[in-house]
Amino acid sequence: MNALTATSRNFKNAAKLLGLDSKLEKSLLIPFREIKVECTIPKDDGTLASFIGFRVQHDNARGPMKGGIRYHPEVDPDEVNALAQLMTWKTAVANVPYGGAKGGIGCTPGELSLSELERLTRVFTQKIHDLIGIYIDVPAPDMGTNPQTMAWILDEYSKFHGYSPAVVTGKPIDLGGSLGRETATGRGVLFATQALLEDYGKSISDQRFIIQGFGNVGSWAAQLISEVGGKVVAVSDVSGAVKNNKGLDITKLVRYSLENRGINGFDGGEALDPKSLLTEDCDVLVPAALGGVINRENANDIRAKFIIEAANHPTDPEADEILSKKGVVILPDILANSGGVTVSYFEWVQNIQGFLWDEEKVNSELKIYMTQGFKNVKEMCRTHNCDLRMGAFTLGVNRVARSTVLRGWEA
Ligand SMILES: NC(=O)C1=CN([C@@H]2O[C@H](COP(=O)(O)OP(=O)(O)OC[C@H]3O[C@@H](n4cnc5c(N)ncnc54)[C@H](OP(=O)(O)O)[C@@H]3O)[C@@H](O)[C@H]2O)C=CC1
Ligand SMILES: O=C(O)CCC(=O)C(=O)O
Repeated sequence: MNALTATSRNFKNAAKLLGLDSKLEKSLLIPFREIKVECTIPKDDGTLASFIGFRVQHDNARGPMKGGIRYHPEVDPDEVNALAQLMTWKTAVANVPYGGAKGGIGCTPGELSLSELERLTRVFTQKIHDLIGIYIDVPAPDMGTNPQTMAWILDEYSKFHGYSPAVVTGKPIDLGGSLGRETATGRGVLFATQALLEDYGKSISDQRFIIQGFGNVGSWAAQLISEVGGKVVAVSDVSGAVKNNKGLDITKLVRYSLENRGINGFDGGEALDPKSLLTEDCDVLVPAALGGVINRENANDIRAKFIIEAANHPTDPEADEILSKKGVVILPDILANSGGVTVSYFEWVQNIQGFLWDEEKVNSELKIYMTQGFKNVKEMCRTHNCDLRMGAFTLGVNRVARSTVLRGWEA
């Protein structure tokens, strides 16, 4: 199912549970602004290459719009729109004072040199600099982008507006990035998983995990889960998948993956077909890569009892129905991966205050936010007699709706 149709369906179901006014419902669904720009750069060999960049600014009722920028060949306007909408509900669930946005450029970062990536990022920033800003829209990294990408955006933006570290988060520490931001999404996944398992009388150390994706989110989630005794029995990335029923040595796997640009060939387990990873035997499945990977084609074959959505929209609504009938418990993306944007908020606050937090403060505050988020979602589940996804959506949508009404949306 198309990502936008899926996300909008979840939103509409939440609006129904909340009994939202139909005009307000429509207004909350339509994005505030959709930007599409053409970015042409000279390649290293002197030829020209053109790319399409997007930034969808979905909603700003609760504060400046916030969300990552993705570099991936499958970036398309509907997906960016869905991801921007998810950011609106996610920042509200996390209770950070932001709205939602997302951006992306349709490109294959692995096929571009570092200087080509820099030129592309600078041209994209030149095209959107007037529409982003510290109190307007604050980008961050997502798939295919990283602190270096944020450093280039910061530098290009600052040429037009003066030095502005708070215009992006997820920056390198030397440019005002926050300690703990690199690990934040994975650490948030750990805290959210701990809260969920505790609710079911279980602990991470009793559970066998499978993780799809071994980039920023997947590799940090794997490291932190295994540090507290969780057994990670299989992981995958684009290059391949590896399985070890006794538990993979994640420290060795991270080192191998950095040295070999992927996990393919790692000898601490047996190679696995990445397509079968999601349906392998485990207790907890953690999709941490692309959207839509759990769908009606494979939902019936999923053997995990818990799914922690570290990726954005990995499960489509048809799969949700199938999995719910099977009794699989899903911790939804807008709660499970909200650790990233929560520490982005801490970074923005530190930049505005000009005062640095130590890493212990960042991590302990993150735990407070994630645990509170889980409690608030559970409370909505009890109020509306619904599952965790609808608990999270009703929590987020209700907070955004209240701010919208207070600000006077009827003009
Ligand atoms: N970064 C953040 O702070 C946040 C990220 N997210 C979400 O988490 C997910 C991952 O993002 P992030 O870790 O930052 O991105 P990265 O680019 O750092 O990593 C993505 C990972 O997914 C792998 N991957 C891509 N396609 C597939 C596939 N078809 N099968 C298996 N693995 C695949 C990549 O493999 P390879 O390296 O081989 O290409 C890589 O290991 C995304 O959905 C993102 O939106 C959510 C909240 C915050
Ligand atoms: O850190 C941020 O601002 C946004 C992270 C993001 O893109 C996401 O949560 O999907």
